[in-house]
Amino acid sequence: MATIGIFGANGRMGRALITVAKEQQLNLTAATVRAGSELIGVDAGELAGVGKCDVALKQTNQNSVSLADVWVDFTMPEPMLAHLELAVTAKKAMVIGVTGLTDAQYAKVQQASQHIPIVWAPNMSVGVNLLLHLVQTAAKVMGQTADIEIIEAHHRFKKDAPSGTAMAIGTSIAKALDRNLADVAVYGREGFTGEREQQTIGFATVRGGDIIGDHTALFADLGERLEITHKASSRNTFAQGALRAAQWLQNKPAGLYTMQQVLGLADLS
Ligand SMILES: NC(=O)C1=CN([C@@H]2O[C@H](COP(=O)(O)OP(=O)(O)OC[C@H]3O[C@@H](n4cnc5c(N)ncnc54)[C@H](OP(=O)(O)O)[C@@H]3O)[C@@H](O)[C@H]2O)C=CC1
Ligand SMILES: O=C(O)C1=N[C@H](C(=O)O)C[C@H](O)C1
Repeated sequence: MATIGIFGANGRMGRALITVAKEQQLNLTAATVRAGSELIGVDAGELAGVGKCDVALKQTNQNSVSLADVWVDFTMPEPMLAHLELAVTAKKAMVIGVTGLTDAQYAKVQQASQHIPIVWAPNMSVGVNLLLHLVQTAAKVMGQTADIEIIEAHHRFKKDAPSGTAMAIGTSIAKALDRNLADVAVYGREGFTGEREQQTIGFATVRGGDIIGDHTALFADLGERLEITHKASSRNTFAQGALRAAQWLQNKPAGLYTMQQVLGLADLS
Protein backbone atom coordinates (compact mmCIF):
# COMPACT_ATOMS: atom_id res chain seq x y z
CA MET A 1 0.00 0.00 0.00
CA ALA A 2 1.41 3.41 -0.97
CA THR A 3 2.27 5.90 1.76
CA ILE A 4 0.16 9.01 1.19
CA GLY A 5 0.80 12.68 1.91
CA ILE A 6 -1.71 15.53 1.71
CA PHE A 7 -0.75 19.09 0.79
CA GLY A 8 -3.14 21.81 1.97
CA ALA A 9 -4.52 19.65 4.79
CA ASN A 10 -6.61 22.52 6.17
CA GLY A 11 -8.63 23.08 3.00
CA ARG A 12 -12.17 21.78 2.46
CA MET A 13 -10.77 19.00 0.30
CA GLY A 14 -7.72 18.55 2.53
CA ARG A 15 -9.99 17.71 5.46
CA ALA A 16 -12.16 15.41 3.30
CA LEU A 17 -9.00 13.56 2.22
CA ILE A 18 -7.92 13.03 5.83
CA THR A 19 -11.44 11.81 6.69
CA VAL A 20 -11.56 9.25 3.87
CA ALA A 21 -7.94 8.14 4.41
CA LYS A 22 -8.86 7.37 8.03
CA GLU A 23 -12.17 5.67 7.12
CA GLN A 24 -10.39 3.46 4.58
CA GLN A 25 -7.42 2.81 6.90
CA LEU A 26 -5.00 4.01 4.23
CA ASN A 27 -1.35 4.59 4.98
CA LEU A 28 -1.45 8.37 5.57
CA THR A 29 2.06 9.30 6.66
CA ALA A 30 2.16 13.06 6.14
CA ALA A 31 -0.09 16.11 5.90
CA THR A 32 1.17 19.64 5.46
CA VAL A 33 0.03 23.21 5.84
CA ARG A 34 1.56 26.48 4.70
CA ALA A 35 4.70 27.89 6.35
CA GLY A 36 4.02 29.69 9.63
CA SER A 37 0.58 28.11 10.11
CA GLU A 38 -0.68 27.88 13.69
CA LEU A 39 -1.78 24.34 12.87
CA ILE A 40 1.75 22.90 12.68
CA GLY A 41 1.94 20.04 15.22
CA VAL A 42 -1.85 19.54 15.39
CA ASP A 43 -3.01 15.98 14.65
CA ALA A 44 -4.42 15.74 11.10
CA GLY A 45 -7.37 13.59 12.21
CA GLU A 46 -8.29 16.09 14.91
CA LEU A 47 -8.12 18.92 12.35
CA ALA A 48 -10.59 16.99 10.18
CA GLY A 49 -12.82 16.21 13.17
CA VAL A 50 -12.44 12.42 12.90
CA GLY A 51 -10.29 11.72 15.96
CA LYS A 52 -6.55 11.24 16.23
CA CYS A 53 -4.73 9.59 13.32
CA ASP A 54 -1.19 10.02 14.66
CA VAL A 55 -0.03 12.26 11.82
CA ALA A 56 1.13 15.65 13.07
CA LEU A 57 0.71 18.49 10.58
CA LYS A 58 4.02 19.73 9.21
CA GLN A 59 5.13 22.77 7.27
CA THR A 60 5.36 22.09 3.52
CA ASN A 61 9.04 21.77 2.60
CA GLN A 62 11.53 19.34 1.09
CA ASN A 63 11.89 17.46 4.41
CA SER A 64 8.17 16.86 4.87
CA VAL A 65 7.76 15.78 1.23
CA SER A 66 10.19 12.92 1.88
CA LEU A 67 7.62 11.39 4.28
CA ALA A 68 5.23 9.88 1.68
CA ASP A 69 5.37 8.14 -1.73
CA VAL A 70 2.34 9.80 -3.33
CA TRP A 71 1.16 13.36 -2.58
CA VAL A 72 -2.38 14.61 -3.09
CA ASP A 73 -2.88 18.30 -3.86
CA PHE A 74 -6.18 20.19 -3.75
CA THR A 75 -4.82 23.65 -3.02
CA MET A 76 -4.66 26.51 -5.54
CA PRO A 77 -2.68 26.86 -8.80
CA GLU A 78 0.35 28.80 -7.45
CA PRO A 79 0.98 26.75 -4.29
CA MET A 80 0.30 23.55 -6.25
CA LEU A 81 3.12 24.43 -8.69
CA ALA A 82 5.48 25.07 -5.76
CA HIS A 83 4.50 21.66 -4.30
CA LEU A 84 5.08 20.08 -7.69
CA GLU A 85 8.69 21.34 -7.70
CA LEU A 86 9.24 19.74 -4.29
CA ALA A 87 7.73 16.46 -5.55
CA VAL A 88 9.90 16.45 -8.68
CA THR A 89 13.05 17.05 -6.61
CA ALA A 90 12.07 14.23 -4.23
CA LYS A 91 10.86 11.97 -7.12
CA LYS A 92 7.41 11.55 -5.55
CA ALA A 93 4.17 10.88 -7.44
CA MET A 94 1.31 13.42 -7.34
CA VAL A 95 -2.47 13.41 -7.62
CA ILE A 96 -3.64 16.92 -8.50
CA GLY A 97 -7.25 18.08 -8.32
CA VAL A 98 -6.63 21.82 -8.55
CA THR A 99 -8.75 23.64 -11.16
CA GLY A 100 -8.57 27.09 -12.73
CA LEU A 101 -5.09 26.53 -14.20
CA THR A 102 -3.93 28.82 -16.98
CA ASP A 103 -2.49 27.19 -20.10
CA ALA A 104 1.01 28.10 -18.87
CA GLN A 105 0.33 26.52 -15.47
CA TYR A 106 -1.02 23.35 -17.08
CA ALA A 107 2.11 23.24 -19.28
CA LYS A 108 4.21 23.16 -16.09
CA VAL A 109 2.24 20.13 -14.90
CA GLN A 110 2.89 18.49 -18.26
CA GLN A 111 6.62 19.25 -17.99
CA ALA A 112 6.79 17.83 -14.47
CA SER A 113 5.14 14.62 -15.69
CA GLN A 114 8.27 13.91 -17.71
CA HIS A 115 9.97 13.30 -14.35
CA ILE A 116 7.28 11.87 -12.04
CA PRO A 117 3.90 10.11 -12.44
CA ILE A 118 0.97 12.52 -12.08
CA VAL A 119 -2.81 12.16 -12.20
CA TRP A 120 -4.50 15.51 -12.87
CA ALA A 121 -8.29 15.62 -13.13
CA PRO A 122 -10.78 18.46 -12.60
CA ASN A 123 -13.23 16.01 -11.06
CA MET A 124 -12.36 12.76 -9.31
CA SER A 125 -15.91 11.35 -9.02
CA VAL A 126 -17.01 8.22 -10.89
CA GLY A 127 -20.25 9.92 -11.97
CA VAL A 128 -18.66 12.93 -13.64
CA ASN A 129 -16.10 10.77 -15.42
CA LEU A 130 -18.95 8.64 -16.77
CA LEU A 131 -20.85 11.83 -17.71
CA LEU A 132 -17.87 12.90 -19.84
CA HIS A 133 -18.63 9.86 -22.03
CA LEU A 134 -22.43 10.20 -21.96
CA VAL A 135 -22.28 13.77 -23.26
CA GLN A 136 -20.24 12.62 -26.24
CA THR A 137 -22.99 10.19 -27.25
CA ALA A 138 -25.61 12.91 -26.79
CA ALA A 139 -23.53 15.36 -28.79
CA LYS A 140 -23.11 12.92 -31.68
CA VAL A 141 -26.86 12.21 -31.81
CA MET A 142 -28.32 15.68 -31.10
CA GLY A 143 -25.44 18.12 -31.43
CA GLN A 144 -25.88 19.17 -35.06
CA THR A 145 -29.27 20.77 -34.38
CA ALA A 146 -29.58 21.15 -30.61
CA ASP A 147 -28.26 24.15 -28.68
CA ILE A 148 -25.67 23.05 -26.12
CA GLU A 149 -25.33 24.78 -22.76
CA ILE A 150 -23.29 23.72 -19.73
CA ILE A 151 -24.58 24.91 -16.37
CA GLU A 152 -22.57 24.56 -13.18
CA ALA A 153 -23.31 25.51 -9.57
CA HIS A 154 -20.88 25.65 -6.64
CA HIS A 155 -20.49 27.07 -3.13
CA ARG A 156 -19.87 30.76 -2.47
CA PHE A 157 -16.18 30.15 -1.64
CA LYS A 158 -15.16 28.79 -5.05
CA LYS A 159 -12.57 31.01 -6.73
CA ASP A 160 -12.48 29.85 -10.38
CA ALA A 161 -15.21 29.92 -13.04
CA PRO A 162 -16.42 28.14 -15.02
CA SER A 163 -15.52 25.08 -12.96
CA GLY A 164 -12.80 22.74 -14.19
CA THR A 165 -15.48 20.10 -14.66
CA ALA A 166 -17.62 22.39 -16.83
CA MET A 167 -14.57 23.04 -18.99
CA ALA A 168 -13.91 19.30 -19.26
CA ILE A 169 -17.56 18.70 -20.28
CA GLY A 170 -17.23 21.43 -22.92
CA THR A 171 -14.00 19.92 -24.20
CA SER A 172 -15.58 16.43 -24.45
CA ILE A 173 -18.60 17.74 -26.34
CA ALA A 174 -16.52 19.90 -28.68
CA LYS A 175 -14.27 16.93 -29.45
CA ALA A 176 -17.27 14.71 -30.27
CA LEU A 177 -18.56 17.39 -32.66
CA ASP A 178 -15.17 18.13 -34.17
CA ARG A 179 -15.35 21.73 -32.96
CA ASN A 180 -12.59 23.70 -31.23
CA LEU A 181 -13.92 24.76 -27.80
CA ALA A 182 -11.92 28.01 -27.82
CA ASP A 183 -13.70 29.01 -31.07
CA VAL A 184 -17.26 28.14 -29.99
CA ALA A 185 -17.41 28.79 -26.22
CA VAL A 186 -19.67 31.60 -24.94
CA TYR A 187 -19.08 32.47 -21.27
CA GLY A 188 -22.20 34.23 -20.01
CA ARG A 189 -24.52 36.65 -21.81
CA GLU A 190 -25.61 40.21 -21.11
CA GLY A 191 -27.35 43.00 -23.00
CA PHE A 192 -28.68 42.81 -26.56
CA THR A 193 -26.92 39.60 -27.53
CA GLY A 194 -28.90 38.79 -30.68
CA GLU A 195 -30.13 35.30 -31.47
CA ARG A 196 -28.12 32.32 -30.36
CA GLU A 197 -25.51 31.08 -32.83
CA GLN A 198 -26.19 27.39 -33.33
CA GLN A 199 -22.60 26.11 -33.25
CA THR A 200 -21.74 27.76 -29.92
CA ILE A 201 -21.40 25.98 -26.58
CA GLY A 202 -22.65 28.20 -23.74
CA PHE A 203 -21.48 28.18 -20.12
CA ALA A 204 -23.49 29.45 -17.15
CA THR A 205 -22.10 29.72 -13.63
CA VAL A 206 -24.05 29.80 -10.38
CA ARG A 207 -22.35 30.51 -7.02
CA GLY A 208 -24.13 30.22 -3.70
CA GLY A 209 -24.18 28.83 -0.18
CA ASP A 210 -22.71 25.39 0.34
CA ILE A 211 -23.50 23.74 -3.02
CA ILE A 212 -20.80 21.09 -3.34
CA GLY A 213 -20.87 20.78 -7.13
CA ASP A 214 -23.67 20.41 -9.71
CA HIS A 215 -23.14 20.12 -13.46
CA THR A 216 -25.70 19.89 -16.26
CA ALA A 217 -25.11 19.46 -19.97
CA LEU A 218 -28.23 20.70 -21.77
CA PHE A 219 -29.02 19.72 -25.36
CA ALA A 220 -31.99 21.93 -26.29
CA ASP A 221 -33.72 21.41 -29.63
CA LEU A 222 -37.09 22.59 -30.94
CA GLY A 223 -39.71 20.30 -29.38
CA GLU A 224 -37.49 18.45 -26.90
CA ARG A 225 -34.48 18.80 -24.68
CA LEU A 226 -32.09 16.43 -23.00
CA GLU A 227 -30.38 17.28 -19.71
CA ILE A 228 -27.57 15.17 -18.30
CA THR A 229 -26.91 16.16 -14.70
CA HIS A 230 -24.47 15.18 -12.00
CA LYS A 231 -24.82 16.39 -8.40
CA ALA A 232 -22.14 15.76 -5.81
CA SER A 233 -23.60 15.51 -2.31
CA SER A 234 -20.33 14.99 -0.43
CA ARG A 235 -16.71 16.12 -0.90
CA ASN A 236 -15.75 12.66 0.33
CA THR A 237 -16.71 11.40 -3.15
CA PHE A 238 -13.91 13.48 -4.70
CA ALA A 239 -11.53 12.43 -1.91
CA GLN A 240 -12.32 8.75 -2.50
CA GLY A 241 -11.48 9.17 -6.19
CA ALA A 242 -8.25 11.02 -5.42
CA LEU A 243 -7.11 8.38 -2.94
CA ARG A 244 -7.97 5.64 -5.43
CA ALA A 245 -5.78 7.49 -7.93
CA ALA A 246 -2.98 7.69 -5.34
CA GLN A 247 -2.97 3.89 -4.91
CA TRP A 248 -3.19 3.39 -8.68
CA LEU A 249 -0.17 5.68 -9.25
CA GLN A 250 2.17 3.71 -7.03
CA ASN A 251 5.07 2.31 -9.11
CA LYS A 252 3.75 3.85 -12.37
CA PRO A 253 6.37 5.32 -14.71
CA ALA A 254 6.60 9.10 -15.14
CA GLY A 255 3.69 10.43 -17.19
CA LEU A 256 0.49 12.47 -17.05
CA TYR A 257 -2.47 10.18 -16.37
CA THR A 258 -6.20 10.89 -16.34
CA MET A 259 -8.98 9.87 -13.97
CA GLN A 260 -10.49 8.02 -16.93
CA GLN A 261 -7.41 5.76 -16.86
CA VAL A 262 -7.60 5.31 -13.09
CA LEU A 263 -11.27 4.30 -13.32
CA GLY A 264 -10.82 2.08 -16.38
CA LEU A 265 -13.13 4.29 -18.47
CA ALA A 266 -10.56 5.44 -21.01
CA ASP A 267 -11.65 2.89 -23.63
CA LEU A 268 -15.41 3.58 -23.42
CA SER A 269 -16.61 4.83 -26.78
N1 LIG B 1 -10.70 17.52 -8.88
C1 LIG B 1 -11.71 17.43 -8.03
O1 LIG B 1 -12.40 16.40 -7.93
C2 LIG B 1 -12.00 18.59 -7.14
C3 LIG B 1 -11.26 19.73 -7.28
N2 LIG B 1 -11.41 20.75 -6.39
C4 LIG B 1 -10.48 21.86 -6.53
O2 LIG B 1 -9.57 21.80 -5.43
C5 LIG B 1 -9.11 23.11 -5.13
C6 LIG B 1 -9.29 23.38 -3.65
O3 LIG B 1 -10.65 23.41 -3.32
P1 LIG B 1 -11.11 23.60 -1.78
O4 LIG B 1 -10.61 22.48 -0.95
O5 LIG B 1 -12.58 23.87 -1.82
O6 LIG B 1 -10.35 24.96 -1.42
P2 LIG B 1 -9.95 25.56 0.01
O7 LIG B 1 -9.86 27.03 -0.19
O8 LIG B 1 -10.83 25.03 1.07
O9 LIG B 1 -8.49 24.96 0.27
C7 LIG B 1 -7.37 25.47 -0.39
C8 LIG B 1 -6.11 25.00 0.35
O10 LIG B 1 -4.99 25.59 -0.32
C9 LIG B 1 -4.19 26.23 0.64
N3 LIG B 1 -3.58 27.42 0.06
C10 LIG B 1 -4.22 28.41 -0.62
N4 LIG B 1 -3.33 29.34 -0.99
C11 LIG B 1 -2.12 28.93 -0.53
C12 LIG B 1 -0.81 29.44 -0.62
N5 LIG B 1 -0.57 30.59 -1.27
N6 LIG B 1 0.20 28.74 -0.08
C13 LIG B 1 -0.03 27.57 0.55
N7 LIG B 1 -1.26 27.02 0.67
C14 LIG B 1 -2.28 27.69 0.13
C15 LIG B 1 -5.11 26.64 1.77
O11 LIG B 1 -4.35 26.82 2.94
P3 LIG B 1 -4.93 27.66 4.19
O12 LIG B 1 -5.94 26.75 4.83
O13 LIG B 1 -3.73 27.90 5.03
O14 LIG B 1 -5.54 28.90 3.61
C16 LIG B 1 -6.03 25.44 1.82
O15 LIG B 1 -5.46 24.41 2.55
C17 LIG B 1 -9.88 24.05 -6.08
O16 LIG B 1 -9.08 24.29 -7.22
C18 LIG B 1 -11.09 23.23 -6.45
O17 LIG B 1 -11.66 23.62 -7.67
C19 LIG B 1 -12.31 20.71 -5.36
C20 LIG B 1 -13.10 19.60 -5.20
C21 LIG B 1 -13.02 18.45 -6.09
O1 LIG C 1 -14.23 23.93 -6.11
C1 LIG C 1 -14.95 22.92 -5.92
O2 LIG C 1 -15.56 22.74 -4.86
C2 LIG C 1 -15.02 21.91 -6.99
N1 LIG C 1 -14.24 22.07 -8.02
C3 LIG C 1 -14.10 21.19 -9.11
C4 LIG C 1 -14.32 21.91 -10.42
O3 LIG C 1 -13.92 23.08 -10.54
O4 LIG C 1 -14.84 21.31 -11.35
C5 LIG C 1 -14.83 19.90 -8.95
C6 LIG C 1 -16.05 19.91 -8.10
O5 LIG C 1 -17.16 20.28 -8.85
C7 LIG C 1 -15.90 20.75 -6.84
